[in-house]
Amino acid sequence: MTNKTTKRLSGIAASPGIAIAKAFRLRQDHYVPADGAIADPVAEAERFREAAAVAKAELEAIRAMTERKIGAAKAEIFEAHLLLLEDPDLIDAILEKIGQESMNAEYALHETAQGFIDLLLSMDNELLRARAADVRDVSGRLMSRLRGVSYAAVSAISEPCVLVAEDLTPSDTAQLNPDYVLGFVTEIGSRTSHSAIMARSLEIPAIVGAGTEAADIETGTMIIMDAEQGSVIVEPSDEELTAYQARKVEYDRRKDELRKLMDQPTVSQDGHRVELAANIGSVEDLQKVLANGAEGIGLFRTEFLYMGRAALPSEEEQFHVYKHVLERMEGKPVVIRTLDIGGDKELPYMKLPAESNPFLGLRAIRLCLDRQELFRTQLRALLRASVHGQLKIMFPMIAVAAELREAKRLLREEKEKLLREGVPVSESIEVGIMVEVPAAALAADMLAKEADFFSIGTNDLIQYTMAADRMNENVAYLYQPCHPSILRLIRMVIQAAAKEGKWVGMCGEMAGDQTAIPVLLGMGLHEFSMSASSILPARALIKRLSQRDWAAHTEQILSMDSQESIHAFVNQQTRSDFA
Ligand SMILES: C=C(OP(=O)(O)O)C(=O)O
Ligand SMILES: [Mg+2]
Repeated sequence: MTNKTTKRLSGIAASPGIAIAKAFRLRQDHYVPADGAIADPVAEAERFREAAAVAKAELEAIRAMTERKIGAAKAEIFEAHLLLLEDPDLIDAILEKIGQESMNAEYALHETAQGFIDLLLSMDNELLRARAADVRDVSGRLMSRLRGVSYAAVSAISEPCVLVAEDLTPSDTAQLNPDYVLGFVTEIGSRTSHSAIMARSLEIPAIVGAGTEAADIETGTMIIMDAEQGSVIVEPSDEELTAYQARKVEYDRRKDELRKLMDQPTVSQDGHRVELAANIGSVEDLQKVLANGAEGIGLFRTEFLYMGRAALPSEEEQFHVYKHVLERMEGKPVVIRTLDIGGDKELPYMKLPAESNPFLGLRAIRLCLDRQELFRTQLRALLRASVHGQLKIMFPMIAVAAELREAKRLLREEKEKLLREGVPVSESIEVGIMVEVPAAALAADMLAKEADFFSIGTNDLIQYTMAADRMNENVAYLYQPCHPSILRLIRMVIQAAAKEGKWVGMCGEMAGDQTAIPVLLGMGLHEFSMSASSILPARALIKRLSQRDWAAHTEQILSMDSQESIHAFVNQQTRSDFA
């Protein structure tokens, strides 16, 4: 029976897991200082500088701690905070208000920081809007130093709890002690906010964006947070508590089981080996890739290097990023995809002409072959990095062989130039293509003669085959990875590659889909590339499957007339296999 006071909230499941504990309510300070004039602006400016120096020392300590706890990549956020503390637009503006307007330091800080925050929040760019949280964090820290009060209290938590807050700043999150903070719930935030990203690195369950109702949760209130579903149960009934305790035991047991598979190869029950790789969008993702036992990177979406900034990244900058990824992967295969811009991914600073149908327009390889200098810069950076690991270069959106030939010609030219300049380049770089345009799948036999490998991009292949925009909810019913039309294309691609002795991977979302994996394994897919968190569950599944049996099911599956029948078949078959 449900307790009368039980309340249920829902939010965004930002980091998976289940936590059951009493709440600890973090009351954040929304201190607004008064606009009082001061008599001695010089002494006031000095007081501000001292507060900034203490804040700097605190941030340096937090950066070092974060580096130890979750790695250098995550600690970079505090580098950004330290830079803010030295940013003349912020600091000089505050000192000017103190010096010229005799404004007290607290009010000068409040006024200037708020102006910054409002400006960032008004930007039509998610990354810039997210920077507002950094300014809020740094100015909050400075304000506490000026007032001589402690800045947030998360590091002082010393009993197991679920932390409840309006929002958590990156520095709050970095200071959480996972021994005590079993999970956190915030009123605002998104899956991509820094606190959500850090929660995933720390493996703390997190639910963000739970709404203002979470503000009523007081310290000491019993909470169940189910960060699988994104639900929070406040004051659960005894029955719910018992049920969730059992679920948590099962969840933890499964997590431990999966962890044991970390360093194991991916081998089916009948001894067939495949590779499970990870998709990444930046170096930030590497920590998770390594923590989840990836056997390589199957897709590095390099376009994110070009986005959220004011100008193109230089060859040097790109070289360092690619080199870093190759080195961190320590000789494991790393497939880096050349720029895939266009469609839904825009680069405002490139001022590309508006198109009436961008997904069918000058996108990806088409744009790169049109803007050859842009492409050549990336190819040079890749070639230079190639000696630092096992690089494979992949071209996106290839529709016809002529595009692949032209891209390979440019790559060859840049390689020859580099060698003439005495720059070393690896001699064993494989050059492959994404198969994501139906024309490429249908002519895979021809392309297989000229590409070293294929990686099937089902996200686009499905949208182009079904003529259904991958982002349009109204046609989402057509977005069917296991529809026979898609499976037939996939099989054609695998068979065509096999005839030429080439390997085939898949880097669309379908590769990590538990219902699709048995079918793909049976068809002979060699590499499955997915988000890092899907790797261990996929490895666990494949270890229980017989590749031979699923290969024998392929014809029957391909003769079925709907995704529903194929799903039903796979579910029933795996249930009986595992019984
Ligand atoms: C992996 C793919 O590329 P993206 O999602 O980046 O378009 C795909 O299309 O399946
Ligand atoms: Mg794609």
